[in-house]
Order: sequence, then structure tokens, then C-alpha cells
Amino acid sequence: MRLELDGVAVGYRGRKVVQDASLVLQEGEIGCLLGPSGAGKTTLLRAIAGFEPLLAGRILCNGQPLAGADVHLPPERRQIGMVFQDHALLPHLDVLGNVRFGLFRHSRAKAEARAREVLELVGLGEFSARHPHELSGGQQQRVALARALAPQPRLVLLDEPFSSLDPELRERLAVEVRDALKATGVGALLVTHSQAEAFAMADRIGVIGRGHLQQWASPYDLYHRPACRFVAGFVGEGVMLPARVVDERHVSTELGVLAADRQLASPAGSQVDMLLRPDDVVHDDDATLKAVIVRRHFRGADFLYTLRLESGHIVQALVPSHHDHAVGHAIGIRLDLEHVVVFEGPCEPAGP
Ligand SMILES: Nc1ncnc2c1ncn2[C@@H]1O[C@H](COP(=O)(O)OP(=O)(O)OP(=O)(O)O)[C@@H](O)[C@H]1O
Repeated sequence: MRLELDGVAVGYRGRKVVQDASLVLQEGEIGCLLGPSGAGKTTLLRAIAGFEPLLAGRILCNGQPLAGADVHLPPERRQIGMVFQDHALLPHLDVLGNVRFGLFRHSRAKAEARAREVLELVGLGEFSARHPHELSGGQQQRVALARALAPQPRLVLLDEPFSSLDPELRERLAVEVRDALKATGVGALLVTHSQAEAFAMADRIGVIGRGHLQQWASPYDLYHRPACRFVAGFVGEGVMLPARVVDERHVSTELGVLAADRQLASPAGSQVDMLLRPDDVVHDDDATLKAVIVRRHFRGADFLYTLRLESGHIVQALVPSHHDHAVGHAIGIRLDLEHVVVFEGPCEPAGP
């Protein structure tokens, strides 16, 4: 189904936690709500499921309102499946029983056939007779997904589905869950703290912070074209450097004159900020520009060096790990980018 949020505000006792949230999740797409703790991700998800009333705006499914000024469809009439953080599996039922649980409207034979079908889909066909305590955390989470998919929902909502698992398993499971969802063609919206999870799973990511949906975009655009400083700071690594507007397409920085990613509105001479990602800064022994290593973080394939420029400003550089330099060393750097992301005004909430 096509899910649309149009100017949605949600909160508690009349106090808005998130306001003016607008987004479109197309049929079969996987979306992800990302943001700091307490930003309102779960609250927004619960409003979509029908567990929280709206304070403003509308939620539409294929153009039909699920919630709005005079509408509030109860959760059971929304045909939306939900997977919770703690799986909420029934301990006394086996895997098949757990998945069949929501299929009470079907005949026993039909419910069993459907439950077996979705268990195959999530790769647990052989585990149907086990009880939840005989499964790993990742397997339990896949049972919870199978249970949510069994009644053929129009959309699945997942609230921090992998947060109880260790980091390595989380990313693997994120990919598996994405594959399972894509195989069914059912769209999904997931809440997470983890960028790695969001990048592994989502077609679209919404960054929530400071009471707003700051940006709703593809992972690529979120990383390369962040709409505001908040998103730039929250997604990926990088630093902000001060720059001055040269003309409507260029800024001047201590690293040279650089092309801006968009037409600039500020007049020449205005002070702006620019975003530099670690992959924009390349180590080059022949470069005339030098920077001193103040921190190094070994990551296997690369070092993430934190470097101090002559001005005292800090940049980061991702350098292949055979370039092993000590803290305090000055290394040559140059920029490797076509455009630089420039921020002129304060962080504004962005629309869909
Ligand atoms: N039932 C409730 N009554 C009153 N306030 C609540 C209730 N549930 C959540 N809140 C508040 O609403 C805000 C948003 O909470 P929410 O759980 O939606 O955030 P979140 O982004 O999902 O956070 P986390 O990532 O920590 O789970 C928080 O300030 C929280 O304290």
C-alpha cells in the first residue's frame, strides 16, 4: 500500500512530540525512521498503527484516510502488521502456533498452510515445532516477522526489531529481513537508532529530531545531500568548516575555493558552513597542504584520522590502513570532491 503522512502531529496530553511530519512510502518500499532517543520515532509508528490519536494532520492509505480530523480507524481495521522490540512471542506455543495465532479467522488447515508458507519465507521452515526458548534471538525475531506477515497485512511496522541482538547479527538479520519483505512485496516502516541498519534495509529514511521530520530521502541523498545541519551531523561522519561565499556557486575555505552543491542565496562575503566527509579528504604525500594527526581510529581496511589544520579547525580523513601514521605526525592531504554541501541558514524542517 501507499502510505502517506500529511502534516502529522503526535504527542501526549496535547503536548506535541513530533509535528508537521509529511512523507510518502510507496507500495512495497521499506522506510526507516532514524533519530536520537526520545525524538518520537515510536510515537509516530504507533500513530500509524492506530494506537495513538493524531493531534493534527492525516494518515492515508492508498489515498483513503486512516486517521485525520474526523477519522480514527482502530488498529485491527488498518491491516497493518506490527513487530515489537521484544518479539512478544507466546512461550507456551511452538513456532507454528505462534505464527498461526493471528489467523483465527481462517480454517485450521488454511491457517497452518499459511503459517508454514511464511515460515519458509523467513527461512525457518524446519523450526516449526520448536518453542521460543529453543531459538536464538535472531530466529525469534524472524518468527515475530512471520507472525506479522501471516495475515497478509498491507504494511508492516517494526519497532527497533533488532535492538536486543548483538551488532554483527543485527546487520545480517537486517539484510535477511529486507529480503523476506521484498519477497512478499509488502512495504514496511521500521524504527531504529542504528544508521547501519537503516542503510542496510531502507529505500527511504526519515530523520526525526527536534520535534520534526527533518528529511525524508533515499539513503544516498541523506548522506550526500543532507537538508540541514542536524541531518548532516546525525547521518554519517564529518565536520563542519566555516567558509565564505565567493559567488552564487562557489565558497572560499582554507582548503581552497570549492564549488557548492547548490545555488547559494547569500551575498558574496557571507559566512556559511560546509560539510566535509572523511571520504572527501584524501591523504597525499605530495600535497602542499599539511595537517597534524590528533586521533587515529583503526578500522581494519582504513584508518579514520582526525586532523588539525593550520587554523586549528578539525577535519577527518579515511585513509587505507597501510598508511600507518602516529598521532602528532603531519601528513599531506587534498580534497577529492566535485561539490561541497553548503549550509547557509539555520536548520529548518524539510518536507517529503
Ligand atoms: N505514554 C507516554 N506518555 C507521555 N509521554 C510519553 C509516552 N511515551 C513516550 N513519551 C515521551 O514522548 C517522547 C518520544 O518518545 P518515543 O518513545 O516516541 O521516542 P523514540 O524516538 O522512539 O525514542 P527511543 O529511540 O529512545 O525509543 C519522549 O520524550 C517520551 O518521554
